Amino acid sequence: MEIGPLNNLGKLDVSNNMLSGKIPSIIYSSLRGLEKLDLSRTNFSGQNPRFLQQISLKKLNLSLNQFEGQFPTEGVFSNATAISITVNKNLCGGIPELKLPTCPNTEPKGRDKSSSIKLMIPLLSGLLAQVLIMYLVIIFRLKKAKKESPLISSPTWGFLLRVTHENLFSATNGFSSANFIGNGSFSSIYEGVLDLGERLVAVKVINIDQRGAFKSFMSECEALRNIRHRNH
Ligand SMILES: Nc1ncnc2c1ncn2[C@@H]1O[C@H](COP(=O)(O)OP(=O)(O)OP(=O)(O)O)[C@@H](O)[C@H]1O
Repeated sequence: MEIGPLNNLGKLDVSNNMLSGKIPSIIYSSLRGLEKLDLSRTNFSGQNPRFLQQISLKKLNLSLNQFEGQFPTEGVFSNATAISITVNKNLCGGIPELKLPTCPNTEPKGRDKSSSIKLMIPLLSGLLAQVLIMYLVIIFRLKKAKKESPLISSPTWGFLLRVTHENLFSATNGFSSANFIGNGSFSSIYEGVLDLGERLVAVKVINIDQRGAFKSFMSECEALRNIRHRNH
């Protein structure tokens, strides 16, 4: 059967007919002006054709047919009062007002999503706990190191002596041979007196031109950080 374009046809009622198969696409191609479509009790089957979303339908009766699968949600399908779908086997999805069951093919997707979220929560909280523990350990170690630092908190070593070259020069009588104590690999040691005779010190003059002198000086500073010497 062939039907030409019937764009002005507003209402089509083919209910109570023994039609079968899928809804013919002719409705979309030739009946674009259709507002009311009654396909009830016609024995149509298959998936609901999505093209019915595209035409300006205001009423759609699909009751008592054999439709199945995912129900569309747009166009006339977005209005629960405009459609009738009673007694159709295995319809699912659609707008929530229709209270159709969730479609089985979309369910695993949702389940996957929610189960991956459920997996993420303990993972993230574990990570957060680890970061927190590491942070606390670092803070604890820093505090401990600060306490153990002899230069800062020791009661007998609670200061750093600030002296100028001039102070040392006069303390050692201009680095005189009379004050000379001895030589090391990279330095010469002089005895000196600071603070108007109150403090006896050993002054180490490093020969920075000598190769390795700076490295030796740095490792000596490092060692001095950890030991105490009555002359230092
Ligand atoms: N604080 C000090 N009080 C008294 N004498 C010191 C003091 N420091 C060094 N001396 C004397 O100066 C000498 C040279 O010391 P220095 O520290 O320059 O070299 P070293 O450590 O003995 O040798 P190297 O530089 O090869 O390691 C020492 O042998 C020591 O006799």
